[in-house]
Amino acid sequence: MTGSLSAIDLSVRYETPHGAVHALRHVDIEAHPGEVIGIVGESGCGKSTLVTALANLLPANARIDGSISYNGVDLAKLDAHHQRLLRGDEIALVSQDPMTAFNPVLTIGDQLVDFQHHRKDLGRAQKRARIAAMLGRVGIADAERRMNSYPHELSGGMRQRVAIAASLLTDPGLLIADEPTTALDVTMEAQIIHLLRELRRDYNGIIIVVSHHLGVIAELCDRVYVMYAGEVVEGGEVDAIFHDARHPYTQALLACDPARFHERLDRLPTIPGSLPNLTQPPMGCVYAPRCDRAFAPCGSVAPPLVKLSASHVARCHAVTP
Ligand SMILES: Nc1ncnc2c1ncn2[C@@H]1O[C@H](COP(=O)(O)OP(=O)(O)OP(=O)(O)O)[C@@H](O)[C@H]1O
Repeated sequence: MTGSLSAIDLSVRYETPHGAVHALRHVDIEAHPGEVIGIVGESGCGKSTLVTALANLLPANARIDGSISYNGVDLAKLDAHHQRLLRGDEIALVSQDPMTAFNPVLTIGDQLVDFQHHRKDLGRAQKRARIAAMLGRVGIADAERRMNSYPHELSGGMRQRVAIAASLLTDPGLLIADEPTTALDVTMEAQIIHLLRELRRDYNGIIIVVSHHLGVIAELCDRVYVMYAGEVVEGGEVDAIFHDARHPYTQALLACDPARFHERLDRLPTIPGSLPNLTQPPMGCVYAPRCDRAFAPCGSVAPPLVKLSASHVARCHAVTP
């Protein structure tokens, strides 16, 4: 089954002994079958919170407001049983550290058989044949032998390939890859990006890729949401974001991206300042304290979402349509 996904006015706060952390505030996003969506922003801006909410896997101290719907169904209105079914079979999350996806004491083959529990029509031998084919598809050579390996016997890059294979075996309509290349070296990163590009060709569900690396987003995605301090500050087609960024934060991120520099720099430029304290988010624009274009209303009035084209939006007082 494939369907569209939307989050409307989605806010998430984490209750902690030091007060509530407002990790996500009034976020609207949408994704349609066949699209690859990128979520980008610096560490702590709420990327993982957003995708964990979409996958319905938030921790117990999280409180959620707003709505998420998938294939026309409001996830909050599903009972626990159906939420679990959706999470396991329809929505798959590939995490930054693929080791966490596997049980260290079971072979890869045995675990991948379990990932197909929804395929009641298949016997064990058929499931193993499907695994071998899927491992081949994600570029694991000698798949039959690899099925007898334990997770620690595989390299980081191979584990990430197996994690992607495991997710695809569940036939998900929504595949979320949360920083899929962060734990890998540059060569492995390039290979996993190549693999995801190949997969997108014959996958007709939605892929969401989270990264703080603009190069990864540019290579893979159709549309991008740029996040800052729990908000989506700009969104649009990948070309609009990379060639006509309008929000000062997006412009600063692009200016800091090492991939744009052809020479090796001893010190990368950084955006001066730091993220605001999310237990007390600023009253006005969240980026105002770091913004070199801030003027009178920015410190006190939350900016509107300015529509720049059918799909390009930016949340900024200084941006005009
Ligand atoms: N379980 C939790 N309890 C309390 N605060 C949390 C919890 N999980 C995340 N946070 C806080 O929520 C904010 C957003 O975190 P989140 O992990 O979503 O950001 P991120 O952009 O994915 O960061 P990174 O790139 O470092 O993974 C941060 O301030 C973080 O410290």
